[in-house]
Amino acid sequence: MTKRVYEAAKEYGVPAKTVIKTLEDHHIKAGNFTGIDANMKSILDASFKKGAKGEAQRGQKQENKQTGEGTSRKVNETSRQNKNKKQGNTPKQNNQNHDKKRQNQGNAQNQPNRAAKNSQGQNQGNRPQNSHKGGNNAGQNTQGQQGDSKRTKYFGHSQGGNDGNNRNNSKNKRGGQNNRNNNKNNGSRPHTLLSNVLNKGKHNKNKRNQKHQAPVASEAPKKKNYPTSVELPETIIVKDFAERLGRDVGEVMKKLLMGGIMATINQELDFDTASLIADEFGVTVTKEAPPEDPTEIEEIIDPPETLKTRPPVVTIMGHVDHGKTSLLDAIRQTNVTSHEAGGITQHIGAYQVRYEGKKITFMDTPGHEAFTAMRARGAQVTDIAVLVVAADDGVMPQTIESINHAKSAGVPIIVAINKIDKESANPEHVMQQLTEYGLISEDWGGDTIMVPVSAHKKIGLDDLLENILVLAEVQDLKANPNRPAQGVVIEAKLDKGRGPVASVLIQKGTLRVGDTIIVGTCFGKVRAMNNERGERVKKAEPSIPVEILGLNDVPEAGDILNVTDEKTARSVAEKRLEKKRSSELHVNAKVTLDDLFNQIQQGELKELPLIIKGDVQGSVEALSQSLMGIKSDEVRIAIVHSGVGAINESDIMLASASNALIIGFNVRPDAAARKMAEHEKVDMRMYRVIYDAINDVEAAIKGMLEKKYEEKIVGRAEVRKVITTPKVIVGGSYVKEGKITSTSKIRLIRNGIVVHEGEIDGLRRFKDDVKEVAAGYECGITLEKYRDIKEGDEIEAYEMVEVEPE
Ligand SMILES: Nc1nc2c(ncn2[C@@H]2O[C@H](COP(=O)(O)OP(=O)(O)OP(=O)(O)O)[C@@H](O)[C@H]2O)c(=O)[nH]1
Repeated sequence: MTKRVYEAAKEYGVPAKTVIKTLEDHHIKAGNFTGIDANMKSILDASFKKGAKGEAQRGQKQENKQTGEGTSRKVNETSRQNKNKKQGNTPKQNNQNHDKKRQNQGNAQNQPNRAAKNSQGQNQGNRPQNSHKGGNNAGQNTQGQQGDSKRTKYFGHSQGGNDGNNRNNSKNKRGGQNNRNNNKNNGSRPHTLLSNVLNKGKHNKNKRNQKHQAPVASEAPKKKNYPTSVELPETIIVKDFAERLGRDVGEVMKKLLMGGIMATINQELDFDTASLIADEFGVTVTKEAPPEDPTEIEEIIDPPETLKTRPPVVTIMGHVDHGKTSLLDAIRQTNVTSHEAGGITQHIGAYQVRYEGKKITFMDTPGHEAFTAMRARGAQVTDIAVLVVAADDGVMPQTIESINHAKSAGVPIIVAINKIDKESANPEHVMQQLTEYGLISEDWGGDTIMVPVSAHKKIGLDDLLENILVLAEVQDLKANPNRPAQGVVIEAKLDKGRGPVASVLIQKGTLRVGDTIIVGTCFGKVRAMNNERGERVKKAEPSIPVEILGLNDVPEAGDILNVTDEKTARSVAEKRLEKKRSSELHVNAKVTLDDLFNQIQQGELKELPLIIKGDVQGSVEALSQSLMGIKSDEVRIAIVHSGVGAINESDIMLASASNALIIGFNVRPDAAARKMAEHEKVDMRMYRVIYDAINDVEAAIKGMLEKKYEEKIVGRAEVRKVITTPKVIVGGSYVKEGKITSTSKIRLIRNGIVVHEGEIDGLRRFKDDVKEVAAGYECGITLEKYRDIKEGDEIEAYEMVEVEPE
């Protein structure tokens, strides 16, 4: 596909104007939407590709003279530098980045004071705090989470060219007006801070007037006085956009058409597209500050000097029966000293141990399910995942799930090879198996810490704890304890005697008895706090789990706790409730195959995460490889997890947390997964032919997915007894859901795997042929040309319904 100028500019990392200017220097006239031919490409490659800096810089310098874009370029460059840094930046490293940024910006020539001030605003915005809504750990820039991108979107910031650290910018939404504008100019769009400032100075002394410029055109129809700069929101419909530019809608639509965008008058344009079109009209654009969100609690920015080292928070994951609970118990028994263990240990969702004078917080619910469920709600508490693998059993399906869940959350893994006391233990084999999943032991030249342990014999526990502390130190986990507290609910319940009880892990600040708190949609005053030994405590610092009493209602796991004043707590909680009620109607937009193209077009989706489940390893591999082979300029396919077997709740949770689409090949979701997928609005697509799956994904990316028919499940029956007659095999079945009709198409499912797809041959109740059997009744089912029916099989009846075109 021929690239257009603005797309090429993005690729070269220079403003579109620079590209246009360079082409002009070669006597080629071009606009933002001009297609790049081979000749133009060779000129641009020579100018902007690596090793051809001279000309690019020359072009840039000329450009700077006219538009002052030099400043923006520097900002963008720094932004790229930051982006390129591993996501695992420590707050310290981040600060270094900010310093670098300051330096860069300080060096920018001819920078007016205002711009310089803005730059600082931006630096401030970059401090390593996370949005409370994000619920990320204090100072945890180490974990670029999917949840973040959702929030970034929520606040209405373009993600173009931003990632990692820069995401945090967008969260510091109350960092002041300058800060806001800067954040928004970070993307690789052809408008710049400096040019905006200059333009504003020239044309619009009063910034407020800009917002309402449209009437200018209508008031003076004869001599049109078009605005030269406007403020635009994150998205705007064509009609309003035209109004702000003071132009006819027709003119705007024409320009859009020239850019290859067929838009209707009410179509939404994203900021980048609107900027490009405005540019075509010679109008400079700045981004309008998003409206304050009444459901947000003001984010507190912690200066780096206030940050103190905090204990790591560890979650234990692994396959069923590999010894997660035993390991948690062994660690607790050995490291909670007897004088501390005054009371009986209580289950409050997490506990702390002390090792060599340092503390480690362990999440008390082992397994990746709780971890991912919390992440799906936007909260992440885990700093380190300990992956338990039984030395006698090796890597199993949930081991792989755990690895993928931790990786998807960006949480580093320590492997505990358990049960080494067993004779059949083969730790080397486990190490070997783990290499297939990218976990290579330090002993073998990799960077994954692997510790042989025995929970039973208490072997290797010291080694494990020591390594957790080492990894924590590398991560440089810090938080400011001297500020109003922020935390995450890890468990909550309604206690008969005590009322709502919530276990909270404090992430920043210190929570004290008497503090007024808001927790999700609940609020109250901390009446009392208990630690995991059931002892009353007066305060809780970062990484400390406490059980709190005093809330007006039971919050949900993953809800964020903030300390605030009573009035704010009450009103924000009310607003959140309202919002929750209305958003329950349309649960947050998840990626769906039908809407894929739209999301790609709107720049909301740069990566398409997929979860692939199949009946056998071979088909999973073939499907994964073929899907990875789909080429697209706009979107990169990433396989978050793949495995053999039915689609289960864990898959849905991971899909929800990582905004992934599930592709099933010859498998079906189990009942619980189906329910959860419905609730979480996760799109699952089932296929029997690999080619169809590839075709659909490819077509969806290109916006050509044909959706004429949709499958509708009409009922499900369970085969309870198989009756063999000389002629036929009858599945004596019980209809569990919906109804089974004699004309339904059916699928025969065994352990979540589709073993046959076809039609019903006969449907009987007692001796009579019947047309349909409803839920709650028994019936005899024979299948057309298929005899291999077994007890426990599920018969899923479906029909294909025509879908009305939208
Ligand atoms: N020999 C030996 N057995 C162990 C060890 N650790 C755990 N086991 C045994 O392995 C079995 C499973 O242990 P659990 O701790 O319940 O495993 P889990 O991973 O928590 O299991 P789920 O909670 O079901 O996922 C139990 O019978 C334990 O006694 C060990 O170090 N050595």
